[in-house]
Amino acid sequence: MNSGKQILSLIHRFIEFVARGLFTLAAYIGGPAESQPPIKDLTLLHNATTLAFKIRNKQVYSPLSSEEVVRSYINRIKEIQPVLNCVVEERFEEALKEAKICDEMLKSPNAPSVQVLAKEKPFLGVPFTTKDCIAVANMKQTAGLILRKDYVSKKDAEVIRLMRAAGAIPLASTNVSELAMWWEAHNRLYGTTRNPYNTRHIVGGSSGGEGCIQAAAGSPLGIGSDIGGSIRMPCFFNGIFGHKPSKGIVSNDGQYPSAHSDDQNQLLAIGPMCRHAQDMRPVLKVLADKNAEILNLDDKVDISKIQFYYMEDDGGQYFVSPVDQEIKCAMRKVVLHFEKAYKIKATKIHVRKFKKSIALWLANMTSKDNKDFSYELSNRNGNINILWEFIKWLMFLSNHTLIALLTATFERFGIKHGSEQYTKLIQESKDLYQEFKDILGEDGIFLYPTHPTAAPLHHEPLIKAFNFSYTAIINVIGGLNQDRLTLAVAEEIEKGFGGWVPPLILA
Ligand SMILES: CCCCCCCC/C=C\CCCCCCCC(N)=O
Repeated sequence: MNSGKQILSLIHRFIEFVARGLFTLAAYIGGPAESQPPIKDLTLLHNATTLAFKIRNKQVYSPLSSEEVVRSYINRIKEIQPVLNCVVEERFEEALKEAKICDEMLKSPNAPSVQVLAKEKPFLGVPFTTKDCIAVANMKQTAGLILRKDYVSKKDAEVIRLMRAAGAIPLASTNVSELAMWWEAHNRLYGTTRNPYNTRHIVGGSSGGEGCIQAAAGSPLGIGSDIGGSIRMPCFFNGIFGHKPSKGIVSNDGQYPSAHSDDQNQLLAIGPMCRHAQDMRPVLKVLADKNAEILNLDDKVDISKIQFYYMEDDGGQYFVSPVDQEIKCAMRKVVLHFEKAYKIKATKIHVRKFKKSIALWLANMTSKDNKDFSYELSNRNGNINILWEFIKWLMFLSNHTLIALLTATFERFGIKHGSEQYTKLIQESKDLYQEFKDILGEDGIFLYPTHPTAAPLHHEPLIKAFNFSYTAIINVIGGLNQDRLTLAVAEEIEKGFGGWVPPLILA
C-alpha cells in the first residue's frame, strides 16, 4: 500500500516538475508581467489605526478628513483595478457621502470627545473592503457563482454591522474563488485576480481579491473568511498580515456559502487582513464584539514568556510539494530573531499526524446530508449534473470552473460521513487537537509554514491541489483562544523584519 503511494507520489512530483516548466513557458508566451502605478499618495502608507487617529483628532500634525482618505483609496483602486482585477463591485458614491457626514459630525460642537470616539468608534471615517462572500447591504454577494450574479444582500453580515458601528465605511467588495472553495481567486463571473508583485502569479484564495487589494494599497483594511486557509494563503502570497480567529469568537452570520452544520461552522471563521500587523488586534476587537473578553486582547503580552514550538514541514505528506528552502530559511530567521531578542529557545517538534493533514481536514468537512459541493454549485437548488458540466466545460459552455467540477467529483467519491474511515479520521483529529492543546498550554505558539511554496503561477494549483493542507490542518487543531499571543508575535515580526513591502514597478 505504502510503496504504491510512494510510486504515485514520485509520479506526481515528476508531473509537477514538467507542468511547472509548461506553465512558466505559457506565462512568458502570454506576454510580460504588467506593472501598476507607483504609490504616490502618502495617505495610502498610513496604517488604519493612524488614519482613524488623524481623522478624529484635528489637533495633531497633518490631520486628515475622512473624505480625503476615502478619495485617496478610490483613486488608488481606479489605478490598480485594470491591472490586478481585484474589485468586483464598488460603492464609491455612497462611501463619499458617508465620509462627508462623518467629517460634518466631527466639526459639530456636539461631537463626542476624541477619547470617547477612540473607544466607541475606533475606525471612524476609515474605509475598508471585504470579500464577495460577506454580505454588505445593497451590494451583490455572488461568491463567484454565475447563478448568483444578480443576488443583492438586503442586510449587512454581522461583521460588517460591527465595522460600521465602529465608524468604518465599506468601499468595495473583492474577488474570490468559485464558492470560496479553491485557493486561486478565479471564477467564471469576474475572471482571475493577479498578484501585485508579479501579475503572472496567483493571489491565493478564496479571499484572494482582498489579499491583492491590501498588498497594492487599494484599501487600508480587509475582512476575509477562512475554512481551509482562505485568509492565510492570500495573506502569505501577497505579503500582508492576516488572522484566522479562534473558533466561535467572531460571528459567521451573513457569510455565503454558510456552513451546513455546527461542526462546519466551527471550522469557518471571519477575520482581519491588513497591510500592518498593528491593525489586526483593534480590528479583531471590533469583530469579536462581546467575545473579545474571552481573548483578553488588551492584556499586555510579555514575548519573553512565550514558549515557541515549530515544525519546518509536514513530515512528507504524499501529493504535497516539499517546503521550499527559502521558506525554511525565513522560518529559521524568525526563530533566530526571537532567540536573539528575547533569549527564547524554540523547540522543534514532530507531530506524526500532520502527514495525514488532508484526510483529516476532508473528514471534518463532510456533510451529513446530500448537501455536497454539487448541491452548492446549483446555488442550493438540486444538484448539478457533474458529467454534463464537464462536457459543457470542454466546449467552453459551462458556468463553472474546472476545479469546481473536479472538487465536486472528488467529494462524490471521497470520504463518506459516518463511514468507518470517517469515524477513524474524526477520532484522529480529536487526538491531534488534544496533543496540540497539551503542547501549547496557555503560553505556547506554533510556527509552521503557511504554504510549502511562494505564490504559484496562474492555474498551477491544479497540479499542486493539496498544498493547501498546510493551512487546512491548523483548522482542525486550532482554537485555543490565545489569539493575543500570535498577534503579538506578528507585531514583533513586523518590527524585526520591516513588514509590508510596496509592490515593485517592473521595468
Ligand atoms: C487533478 C486535480 C485534482 C483536484 C482535486 C481537488 C479536490 C480538492 C478538495 C478540496 C479543495 C478545497 C480547497 C480549499 C481552499 C480554501 C478553502 C477556504 N474557503 O478556506
